[in-house]
Amino acid sequence: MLTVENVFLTLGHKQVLRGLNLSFEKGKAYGIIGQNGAGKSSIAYLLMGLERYKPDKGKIIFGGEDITPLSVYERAKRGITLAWQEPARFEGLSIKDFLTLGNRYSHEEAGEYLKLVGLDPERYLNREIDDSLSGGERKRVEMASVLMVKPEVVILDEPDSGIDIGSYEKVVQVVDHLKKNGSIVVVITHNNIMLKSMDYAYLICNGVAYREGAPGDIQEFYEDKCDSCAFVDEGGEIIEA
Ligand SMILES: Nc1ncnc2c1ncn2[C@@H]1O[C@H](COP(=O)(O)OP(=O)(O)OP(=O)(O)O)[C@@H](O)[C@H]1O
Repeated sequence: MLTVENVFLTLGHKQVLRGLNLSFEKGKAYGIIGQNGAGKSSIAYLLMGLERYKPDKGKIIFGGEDITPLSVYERAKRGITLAWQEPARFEGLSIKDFLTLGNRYSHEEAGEYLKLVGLDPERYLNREIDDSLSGGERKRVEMASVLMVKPEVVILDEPDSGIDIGSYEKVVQVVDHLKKNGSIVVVITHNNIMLKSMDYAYLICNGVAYREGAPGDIQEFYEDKCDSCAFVDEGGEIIEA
């Protein structure tokens, strides 16, 4: 179980999170939606423990332990991982070396994981990680590496962006695979199909979980009320009356 308890977070002069409460259980997938600037990516960095994203107030509890003061490294050791937008850090490595770096997998097994994310191992195992890979291909390589870690908690920040419509299904399959392994999966998404495949959803507005519940209900509320919300500007700021 992972919980965010009454978290307040300030970045620069802006109070980005204002009493945020979230709760995640093992083996379940959670969708996080909200308008631009609502605080979704900040939640991802807060869970990961990035230095600038330490709360002013409130706690993050994981498996009964207060992990609020722990660094990214210490959280990573506990199995909390974020699928970064791109595996740019490993520029220059082949995909097969990137995927087997620091773990016990063979290149053949790495190929099996590539298949799971929809990349043909014959074509991709020996490719270099460089600019010749498209954004969507990089994202899939990153997803394969996340699957191979068998994380306790995985945060996917817009896994559907840069991926064509026919491939959403692949991302959904990856999420299902992670759930079967018992991971907590947190997916930040703007995509209806992705959201509806989740077990539970949170709607973030102006740094709080404004609504939560069944993804279909949250999606409906979002489409009805948020697209034309008179109280929030394009940057997610509440417009004072
Ligand atoms: N370092 C910073 N200093 C000041 N404000 C910041 C800083 N970083 C982020 N913000 C603001 O915090 C708010 C939340 O940002 P965040 O990136 O979490 O939103 P988001 O919901 O992920 O948005 P998007 O959907 O556009 O990616 C935004 O208004 C953003 O401008």
